[in-house]
Amino acid sequence: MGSSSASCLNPQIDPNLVLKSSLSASDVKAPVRFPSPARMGFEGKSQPKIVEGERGYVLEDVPHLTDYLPGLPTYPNPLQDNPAYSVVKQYFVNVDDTVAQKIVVHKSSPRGTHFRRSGPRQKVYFESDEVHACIVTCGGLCPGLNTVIREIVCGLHHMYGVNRVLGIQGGYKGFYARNTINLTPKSVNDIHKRGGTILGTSRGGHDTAKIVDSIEDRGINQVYIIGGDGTQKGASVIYEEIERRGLKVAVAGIPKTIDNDIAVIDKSFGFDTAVEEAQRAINAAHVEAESVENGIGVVKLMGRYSGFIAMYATLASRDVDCCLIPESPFYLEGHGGLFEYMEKRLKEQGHMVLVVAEGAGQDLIAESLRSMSVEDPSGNKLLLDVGLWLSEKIRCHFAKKPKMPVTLKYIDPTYMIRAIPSNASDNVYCTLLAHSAIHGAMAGYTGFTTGPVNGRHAYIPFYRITETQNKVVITDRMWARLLSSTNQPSFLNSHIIEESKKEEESPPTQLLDGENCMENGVVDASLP
Ligand SMILES: Nc1ncnc2c1ncn2[C@@H]1O[C@H](COP(=O)(O)OP(=O)(O)OP(=O)(O)O)[C@@H](O)[C@H]1O
Ligand SMILES: O=P(O)(O)OC[C@H]1O[C@](O)(CO)[C@@H](O)[C@@H]1O
Ligand SMILES: [Mg+2]
Repeated sequence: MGSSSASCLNPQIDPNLVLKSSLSASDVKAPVRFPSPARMGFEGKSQPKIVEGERGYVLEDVPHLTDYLPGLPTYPNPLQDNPAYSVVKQYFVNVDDTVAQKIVVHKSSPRGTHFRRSGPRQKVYFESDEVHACIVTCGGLCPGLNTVIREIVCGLHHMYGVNRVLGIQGGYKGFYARNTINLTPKSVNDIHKRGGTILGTSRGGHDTAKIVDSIEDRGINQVYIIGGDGTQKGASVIYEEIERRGLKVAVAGIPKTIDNDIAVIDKSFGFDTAVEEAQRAINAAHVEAESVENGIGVVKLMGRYSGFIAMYATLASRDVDCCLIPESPFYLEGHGGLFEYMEKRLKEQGHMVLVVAEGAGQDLIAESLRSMSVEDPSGNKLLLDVGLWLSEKIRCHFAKKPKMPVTLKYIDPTYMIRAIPSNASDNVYCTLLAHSAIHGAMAGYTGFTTGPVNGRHAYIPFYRITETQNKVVITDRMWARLLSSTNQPSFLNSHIIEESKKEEESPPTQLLDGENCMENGVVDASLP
């Protein structure tokens, strides 16, 4: 049944690329692994796997089991005999397919960075009854976690005939400190209708050696890790330890962040659901505000370092008069400040709604309260409550203006938003993510995160996901759209605009509908 792959040709080269390449020999130069400037500060030890081609083509490839276990046997993909898939034309992804990171280019632009396209391969590196998979969820909750768990279990079973899937309870520390549960298509059948994660989650407690010991002891050979930037950093060091020990274990990350702060991918699952649910809170704030004279509704939304939920919820609602996000500094008093704008708005329409992302204005709060030094068990800064602080500041300001008495209602729906099940579009998205991860692991890829890049799902090396955070670009068109939709002040002076432009060397995601193009002749700074 098994056929020997020729991966021993060169352990550093993806066997598929070498054996089945449709790129001409001149297209593909010898793959190399070396540190790029983008990896400076990255804790991991393994090197990027870069393949260079003609006209500035660069493939930032993901590791493969045969990189360190040459000569692993391959097997025909069982999907070719699956009645649902065998009729699909071109169901198997061409092994050379890659996805471009930048799709707006100029005539003379280099071809730029690409990622390996995700999807089923003709050959797999695991037999069905050999697979012993596990799933773990880490970090904060997010709508869609249960859908991803369900789809990994059902996808492994229905597409690849895998029957052994273990749920690790309570996040990373669950590998060595908690129980596990067997997951079957039957046991996960309805879980997508529930919020949260049936496996539980946690912050902190990442002990790499103990986690890999547990993987080894239990005979697990596929590890599916669902979580945010911290989780993906943890997944990266797990992969490195597995490689160091020479284990045939595929590590696949599925990016989770309600804040949409994960770089490279178009957007994260649960984000659409969060924006939709935020509408209910904004609507309530609007109803309250317009029912009284000089009513003010303040809504706090999630977004520790990235204000995407606040920005999209504001744009979608049209009831919001001002949106404050971490990326855009603001000030309260004086000309061009928030209070001046609020007074004007109240005079014009008699009420107003303000949306504030949780990470906004932290510098201002720290000035007037205590310094920000408290951290959660994962090392994330615990933020001060900007909603309460801002509401109090607004009340105090208008108390000094007896001719303008205001009524303020503060709504904090953050945990209510995070705890709901995912909506229809996120559910479909979760299925694609789960399937991409499964196909990648079965095909022997490892040390990767999967997600859509310009609408096409791809396998992305961990370091690309963890080295930067996705943020709202305040010099991009989307933020300009918001400013012109709310008519709020930009609170920006020319110095801040220049600084912001300088900081934004990496391209925004497609979600931003922004300047995702490559300047003439300018190659991505992260490439060697
Ligand atoms: N640099 C790191 N190396 C190894 N493990 C890490 C690292 N950073 C975080 N982790 C682990 O990853 C897990 C989740 O991290 P964290 O609490 O920061 O959530 P997250 O994945 O970033 O999700 P969220 O978007 O909810 O913040 C924790 O168990 C934490 O110990
Ligand atoms: O209170 P917890 O569970 O630590 O999570 C809060 C954080 O999680 C996030 O939702 C990210 O998952 C942030 O927006 C928020 O600050
Ligand atoms: Mg995080």
